[in-house]
Order: sequence, then C-alpha cells, then structure tokens
Amino acid sequence: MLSEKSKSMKLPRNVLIGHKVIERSGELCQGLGLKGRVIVATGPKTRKVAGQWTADTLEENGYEPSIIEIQKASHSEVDEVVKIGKNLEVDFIIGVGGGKVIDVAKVASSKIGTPFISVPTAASHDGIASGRASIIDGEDKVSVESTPPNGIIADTYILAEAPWKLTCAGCADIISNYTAIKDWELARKLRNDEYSSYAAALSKMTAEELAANRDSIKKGLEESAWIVVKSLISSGVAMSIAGSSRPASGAEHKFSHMLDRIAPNPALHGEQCGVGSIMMMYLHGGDWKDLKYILKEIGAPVNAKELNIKPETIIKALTKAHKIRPERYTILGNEGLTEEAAKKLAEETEVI
Ligand SMILES: NC(=O)c1ccc[n+]([C@@H]2O[C@H](COP(=O)([O-])OP(=O)(O)OC[C@H]3O[C@@H](n4cnc5c(N)ncnc54)[C@H](O)[C@@H]3O)[C@@H](O)[C@H]2O)c1
Ligand SMILES: O=P(O)(O)OC[C@@H](O)CO
Ligand SMILES: [Zn+2]
Repeated sequence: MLSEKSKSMKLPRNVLIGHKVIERSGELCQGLGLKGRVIVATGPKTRKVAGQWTADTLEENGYEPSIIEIQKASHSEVDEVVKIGKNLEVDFIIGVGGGKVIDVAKVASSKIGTPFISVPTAASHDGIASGRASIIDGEDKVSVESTPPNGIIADTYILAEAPWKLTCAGCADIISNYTAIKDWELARKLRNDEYSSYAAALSKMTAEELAANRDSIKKGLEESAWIVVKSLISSGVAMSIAGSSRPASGAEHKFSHMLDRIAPNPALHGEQCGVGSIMMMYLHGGDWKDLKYILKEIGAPVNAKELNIKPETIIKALTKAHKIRPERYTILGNEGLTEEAAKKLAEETEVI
C-alpha cells in the first residue's frame, strides 16, 4: 500500500559545471553555508592538476585548507583522512581527483559526518555524483552505500585536459548502463527484485543521450567534457534515486570487478565495463554489434588486446564473474558460464 511505502533519497544540492569553475570553489562552498577548516583530499598527480589550485582558491576565500594525498582506495587511507579530519575538527571535505580519490573523500566525510564536495579531475567514472563508494575490501572493490556529495565542481577546462583515455573510460562506464538495466529488468521478472522504473529510465536515457551525441565527443574539446560529465552526474543521480548501483552495474561490472581481482594489470574501470557490456549484451540477445560500434566510435576499448589483458584472463573472469555480489541476479545466473561457453562468447563477440 502506498501509505506504508516510504523512501529517502539524498541528491547533490549545488552543481557547478564549466570553464575554470574551480576559481568559484569559494562561492559554491559559501552557497552551501560551509565555512572554516577543510580537508582537500587529492592524489599525487591530481594535486598538481587541480588539488593545489582548489586549496589556494579556498584559502583566498577565507577557508583553512589542509591537503592530504591519497594513494589508493583503501580503508586505511579512509581511516587516515578520518583521523586527520577529526584532529583538525574540519567542517567539510573536498575530493579533487579520479574515482579512487573521490571515493576515499566521500567515505571519510560520511564517517566524520561532514559535508563533502566532489571535484573530478577526469570524466572517467560515474561516482562523481553517486551515493556509492568503492573501497578495497579484501579481494573485492564493489561499491558500498555512502553519501552523495553536497556539491560538485566539474571544471571542463581540467576535464578536457585530462588524458583522453580517462574520458573514453567514463563514456564506456555510461554505455555499460545498457546491460546493467537489462540485468535489472531480468532480476525483476525472475526474482521480483526491487526495481525503480524512474532510476532505470534515467540511467538508460543517460546512455542513449551519450550514444546519440558521440560525434561531439572529441579529444581536448571542453564541449565534449561537458557532455560526458553531465552524463556521469546523471548516472550517479540514478544510483542515488535507486539507493543502489543497480541502474549502472550488472554482469558487465561483475566481469570488471573480477578482472580487478585476477588480472596482473587491470585496465581502467570504465574500459573493462565497456568490453564486458559487449559480451553481456550478446548473452541478452541484444544488439551487441551496435554497442561495440558505439564504444569504438568514442574510442573506448572493445577487445582484450585493447584492454592489454590476455585472452585466458578474460575467459577466467567470465567463468568467475557470477561470484561477485552473488545476491545481485544477472544474465550470468547463479552458476555462471562454463569455460567452453565463456570462450565461445568471447570469440563470437571478437573480444578475443
Ligand atoms: N563510487 C562510485 O559510484 C563509483 C562509480 C564508478 C567507479 N568507481 C570507482 O572509481 C575508480 C575508477 O576511477 P578512475 O577510472 O578515475 O580511476 P583512478 O581514480 O585510479 O584514476 C585513474 C588515474 O588517472 C589519474 N588522473 C585523474 N585525473 C587526471 C588528470 N586530470 N590528469 C592526469 N591524470 C589524471 C589518476 O591520478 C590515476 O592515476 C574505481 O576504483 C571504481 O571502482 C566508483
Ligand atoms: O556497485 P558497483 O558494481 O561497484 O558499480 C558502481 C559503479 O561502478 C557503476 O558504474
Ligand atoms: Zn561503473
């Protein structure tokens, strides 16, 4: 009954997208009523790209920034930020970097109970706006529930300057929503899994919009960065509406997480999800050739060679992928693929 049904959703409040909007970091933070001491969590590379610039801008606006460099998305890094944050009695945390830095900053702010501002330096993943975070937990790094950013500063000047490979990975993470949605619909039909038609529609529309605008996605263009980062934010909002990563994570993500576990040198998250999506679309009986064509036109990897991952590792990841998050039903079913079926799938889709 509707009267008994309730759901709470947290969504980002202030979003700034545009050329050199990092210069307006103070304005955004003041607009959110934030003041005082702030931790600027960034990476070794991204500190030079935008972390130091963000801290300097905040200082010019009367804030007291402390920069912390994050090496990887681990619990120990999160605990370190929490410890420093509590000692400094920070008022909020700002993450300036790729997906791993933003995830660590997101979880640390949630643990301390302070607001969090997301400043992506690459349009490489859809964690920019999501309420999820992927922190290494033993062998796994699937996303767990966290809190969405209170604000987002997406500087298209920085994003356009980022390595093109990162932008292509972000596009592939979005295109992989196609198969995530198919898996969600399948789980709803076969197991009556909880399903949000609104979140599913938003996630699918995000992939469709990106695919439709792919001709405008070109290396070094700020307009391209604008298109991609808007779709990444939209995908993250779909996850916040669903209260899970279901709208953006199906069997293709299980395949990617398994590659993260077994591949000697995994590729970028989005790159692996894109290749996984080609194969899962084949299993769904969908137009995998069209999905492959879209990824190729954007410039994202479409096979093992372009991922720089050996065929035998691809096959092994396919046969084990169903073990990731077993409670999330997908086209892989509960038993997963046999080795022969995995080899045939990877060959039929020209991945190996
Ligand atoms: N929380 C979520 O909802 C969510 C969603 C998708 C992915 N993720 C997570 O995000 C991570 C993937 O993010 P990623 O692909 O950005 O990987 P990443 O964070 O490892 O960044 C990749 C590399 O790009 C570099 N980089 C970033 N911006 C740069 C710039 N402007 N110039 C030069 N180098 C730059 C980083 O320093 C890093 O070396 C994974 O851990 C994944 O699980 C989380
Ligand atoms: O929950 P997971 O599978 O980590 O997915 C989150 C994100 O990668 C979706 O694009
Ligand atoms: Zn993803």
